[in-house]
Amino acid sequence: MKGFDNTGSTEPLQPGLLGLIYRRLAPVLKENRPRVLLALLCLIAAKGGLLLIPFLLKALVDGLDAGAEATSLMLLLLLVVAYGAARLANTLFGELRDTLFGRVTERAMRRIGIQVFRHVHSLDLDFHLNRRTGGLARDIERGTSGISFLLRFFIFNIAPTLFEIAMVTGILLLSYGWPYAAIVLTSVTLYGLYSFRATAWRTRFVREVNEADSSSNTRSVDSLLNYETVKYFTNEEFEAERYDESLATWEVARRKNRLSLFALNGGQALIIALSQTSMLALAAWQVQSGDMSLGDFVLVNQFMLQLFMPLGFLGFVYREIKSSLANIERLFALLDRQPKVSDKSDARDLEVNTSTLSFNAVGFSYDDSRPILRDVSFSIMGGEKVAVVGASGAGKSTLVKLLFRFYDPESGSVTIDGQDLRDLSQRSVRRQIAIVPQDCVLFNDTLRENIRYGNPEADDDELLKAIATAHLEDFVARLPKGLDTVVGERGLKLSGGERQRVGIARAAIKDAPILVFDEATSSLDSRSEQAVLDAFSSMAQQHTTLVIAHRLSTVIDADRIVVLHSGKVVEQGKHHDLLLENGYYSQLWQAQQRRSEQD
Ligand SMILES: Nc1ncnc2c1ncn2[C@@H]1O[C@H](COP(=O)(O)OP(=O)(O)OP(=O)(O)O)[C@@H](O)[C@H]1O
Repeated sequence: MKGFDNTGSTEPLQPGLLGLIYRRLAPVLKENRPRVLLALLCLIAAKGGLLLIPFLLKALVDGLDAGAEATSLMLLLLLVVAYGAARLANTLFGELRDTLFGRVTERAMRRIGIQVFRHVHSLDLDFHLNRRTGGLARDIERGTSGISFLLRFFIFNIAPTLFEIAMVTGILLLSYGWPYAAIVLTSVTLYGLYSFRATAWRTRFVREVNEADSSSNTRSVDSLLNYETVKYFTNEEFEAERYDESLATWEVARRKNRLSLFALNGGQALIIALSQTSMLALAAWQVQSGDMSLGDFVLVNQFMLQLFMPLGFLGFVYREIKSSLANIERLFALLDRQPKVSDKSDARDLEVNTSTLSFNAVGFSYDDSRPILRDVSFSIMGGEKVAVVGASGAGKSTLVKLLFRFYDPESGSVTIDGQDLRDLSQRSVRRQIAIVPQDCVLFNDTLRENIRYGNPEADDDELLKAIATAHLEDFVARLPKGLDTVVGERGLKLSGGERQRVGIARAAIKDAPILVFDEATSSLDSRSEQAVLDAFSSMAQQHTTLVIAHRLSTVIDADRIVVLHSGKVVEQGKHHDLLLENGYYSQLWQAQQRRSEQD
């Protein structure tokens, strides 16, 4: 089959990959055993029909050649009908086989799809910060289609075609002697060797196309995700040029790939033509010398045609399987990737008592080993509200990431009610903490669904209560579509203050004993800021609350203020006491006061 292109990646294959694939797919095949068996029966029936065709044709031609006296009309008619039936059986059983097996392939794709989705969600924050969404999506898509291809073609193409080659060689050997069998075997071997070598040579062109394809996709997705930034800086043209650059690389890679495909297909066609010509020449000579009937000539020709059709296809399938395997390998490498933070095998569920939160001599750095937190110790007793303040980059948000166990501390520990987070299941910890993040990103869905995301099982009463807590009633009442208003991509149709209050409602509906509030008040005007703070205060009552404060004036009522400077706790205490100390906090306070007076 000519003209098929191969767009999968063809990196070197690891030994044992087939075994690995089998192990992952075996449950799907087992689960659908009757279907798989039925499909195999259809395959045998289809091939049986196909093998009959040359014999029927031979009988027909010989019958016609012998003339009306030697062959009855009835027999000829029967042969024609049988020929038609054999053709029909071949096509019909082939279709039936595909239809039956389609369900198995789809089930396998679904199973792998959900497995990958779950796995990607289980990976650590670093993976997600580093990933290129567009490229990752392409890898997943290629991997799952690779699995579908492999299932269909390995079972229904490679194995049956090899079987067919053996059958035809045997028939020709027994009926017409070794020269025919030798031609078939030589051409099949040549064809196989050539396809193998040429495919290996083409690998790098295919890889170039894939890399260019992934990188142009990454670029376009990245650019569209940052739509606003592009607009702010009027960089549409710059973005288009960069995208076009990667498309140009893709275009060149595709051209090289196509030329190499031409070389491959051309070589294959040459081998097929040579063997078919020599086979027919031999048969024609034997007919001339009276060693063969006309029917035999037709039979040999028909077998050759039938044999080279799947053989041409085998070349394509071989290339595709090779690239599918490489794509699947990439997908499995993703599946095998271990999250940097994972539950211990004997992880317990968090048992909440007073919900006291403690950072105990915590030391931490990200991958670049720059120390971010140094010997940080402080506690928040059940029901207390503690604020963490400090200059930008001091490590405040890093504390929250440790609390959610996106990372583990390098030294020291984080505990809730005396239980080290490292000994607990991540899920049980995260269920007990509600967060209002600094930049509250919403799904492009209705306001109702966005709030309910905090607790998808919440009923309407709980929803209304959360809306009241977040002081969102007036806002919702003013919207023509109320709670059914769609908030736009990442919630950008709402103002910053409204988004934060939706974040508060979402956290409120979660109803967790520990509350984290990463203030975004610096980006809000004073009215929105007050609305957000009021909403937050109504929720914070009776919760253990950690506030990451950017504006000191918003946390003067905190039970304690922890002052971070370059990753170290330099002071902690109540607002007034800290001012009296006249230290770093007092300097920060005065600087902010001066700034707001100037404003
Ligand atoms: N994933 C990461 N990998 C490497 N470095 C990081 C990562 N996340 C944060 N950092 C670095 O860690 C330091 C502390 O960051 P953090 O976000 O905790 O500061 P912050 O006090 O919350 O700042 P801000 O008030 O500006 O939000 C910064 O210098 C930042 O560049």
